[in-house]
Amino acid sequence: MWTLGLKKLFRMPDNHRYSARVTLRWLWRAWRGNRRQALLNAVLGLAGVAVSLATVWAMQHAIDIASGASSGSLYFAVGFMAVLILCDFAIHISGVWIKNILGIKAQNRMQRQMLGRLLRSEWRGRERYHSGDVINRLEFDVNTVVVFLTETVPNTVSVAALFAGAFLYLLQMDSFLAVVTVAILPVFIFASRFYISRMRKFSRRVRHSDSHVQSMLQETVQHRMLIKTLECGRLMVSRLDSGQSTLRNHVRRRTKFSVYSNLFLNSGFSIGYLVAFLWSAVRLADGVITFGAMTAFLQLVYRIQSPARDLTRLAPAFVGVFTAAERLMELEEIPEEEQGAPVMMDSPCGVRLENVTYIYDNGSRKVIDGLSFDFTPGSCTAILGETGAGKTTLIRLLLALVRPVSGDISVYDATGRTAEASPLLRGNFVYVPQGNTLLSGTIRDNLLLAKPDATELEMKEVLVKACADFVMSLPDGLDTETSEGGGGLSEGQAQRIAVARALLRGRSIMLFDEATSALDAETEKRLLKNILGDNDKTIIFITHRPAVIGYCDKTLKLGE
Ligand SMILES: Nc1ncnc2c1ncn2[C@@H]1O[C@H](COP(=O)(O)OP(=O)(O)OP(=O)(O)O)[C@@H](O)[C@H]1O
Repeated sequence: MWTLGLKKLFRMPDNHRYSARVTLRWLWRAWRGNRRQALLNAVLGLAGVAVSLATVWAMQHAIDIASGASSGSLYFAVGFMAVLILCDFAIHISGVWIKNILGIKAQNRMQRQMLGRLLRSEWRGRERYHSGDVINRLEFDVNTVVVFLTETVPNTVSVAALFAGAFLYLLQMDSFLAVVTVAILPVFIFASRFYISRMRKFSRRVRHSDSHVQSMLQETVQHRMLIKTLECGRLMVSRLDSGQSTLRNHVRRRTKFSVYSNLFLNSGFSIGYLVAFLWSAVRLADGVITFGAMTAFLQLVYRIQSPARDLTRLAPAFVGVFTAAERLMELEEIPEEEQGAPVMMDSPCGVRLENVTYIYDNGSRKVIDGLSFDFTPGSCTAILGETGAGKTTLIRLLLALVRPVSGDISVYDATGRTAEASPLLRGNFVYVPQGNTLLSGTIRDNLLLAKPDATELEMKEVLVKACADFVMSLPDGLDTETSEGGGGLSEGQAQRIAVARALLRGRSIMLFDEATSALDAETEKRLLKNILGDNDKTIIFITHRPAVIGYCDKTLKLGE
């Protein structure tokens, strides 16, 4: 029943991908991970409500004693008020602590979960979302969801409790006044459907343009050297300006709508307050109520109206969280890869392709068409082919990053064990992709990615084998810092460290995609000799270099 009400309230325009029920279920699951913080906030909020209502009573009591309307100790009454003020301080400080310390923890946790999910998802050949957009979602949408679950929801509970408490208190003092104070609410509830559906549209547009701006910023910073050499800095800045101007436009329209809605609502509340003031002033003048009661009236009217106003202020947060949740759900839409314990074959092992065909999701061309080939255990194969012939695609198939449309790929070892290529078999491979693939950090950090428990000696050995012993003569040796993309090293140096990293991982099947392209002939020769010295490895090179082909015992020519 209540979900039906919410569904109506949050009815989505046609362009929304998820129904309210699906989004609420997703938020409910996310809430379970943040329960502790949400409950603490709710308890604090309710304690705040109790203190607030007790303060109204204490003040009325103190004024009535001072004006002689009732008897008792004025000092005691004021002392009680002081205790309540101290309680209010304590609640406020605890709230700030929970918000900042537990808040960042909850946000970090959700970010970790989302990133882990992204890393476990299937690779679809082409990334569906720009990396800037993904980062924007992981940062801002995660924050919106966590703040909503841990702060907005508990706040709503305490604000609603304050509203109900103050309303009941006023109702038993003066029912007419209580009703006048909330007269605007039915209008508000009626208008809220229209408000929410409009705000959702604005909100989605703002978040979309914000992601677009972040993607542009990230790409420009990442490729600033290229931009400098193309001398297109001004063009990039003007493109950014155009993206930002769209964002500003959407923000302006959302703000205009929000300001007008608030104006409408606040006028209603203000009229309610004026009527309440006039009503209680007339009754005070007629001697029907005491001065203390009038003060209590006005305080209660304020305490009813301020939560009602807060609830309206929380409305954009409710709208915003739906947009944020949708954007995170989109990231989770990409199916997860097969999960489980890695399946390790005995070394050396081979890979057999039988009549394999592959077409990318978004294409119609058979990039690999009925290919059969056996990369036998301990062999060394050179994969050749013109550019675009499907060499990298074949590597992706071997690594089970993509699945064949038809045909079989299986990994087998000398004991006769065979298994269909899958993410669980990826542990039998080591892959050196094209280009510079070092991450920021030190050379040691990069090597440890392949084997976290590698010893200093093991690292030095693979560096020698990969002809990267120049590392030892650098002033900081293994602790030399590399910036993003191996900055600070030459292409050839970075390439050799990447090969060393692959050797350190030491798996049965080694895939090298143009991994020696930046090396001089002499270094390449030494490197190949070292790599091929290992007889229990199955080696696959993608290459155009005659030297490499000369060292291989088989060739596979694609695109013929
Ligand atoms: N992610 C993708 N989505 C759709 N098509 C793709 C994708 N990656 C590659 N292709 C297409 O598949 C074909 C083979 O690409 P692939 O990268 O495997 O070629 P390649 O032989 O490695 O080329 P090169 O020698 O230039 O690196 C190309 O026509 C390319 O346009």
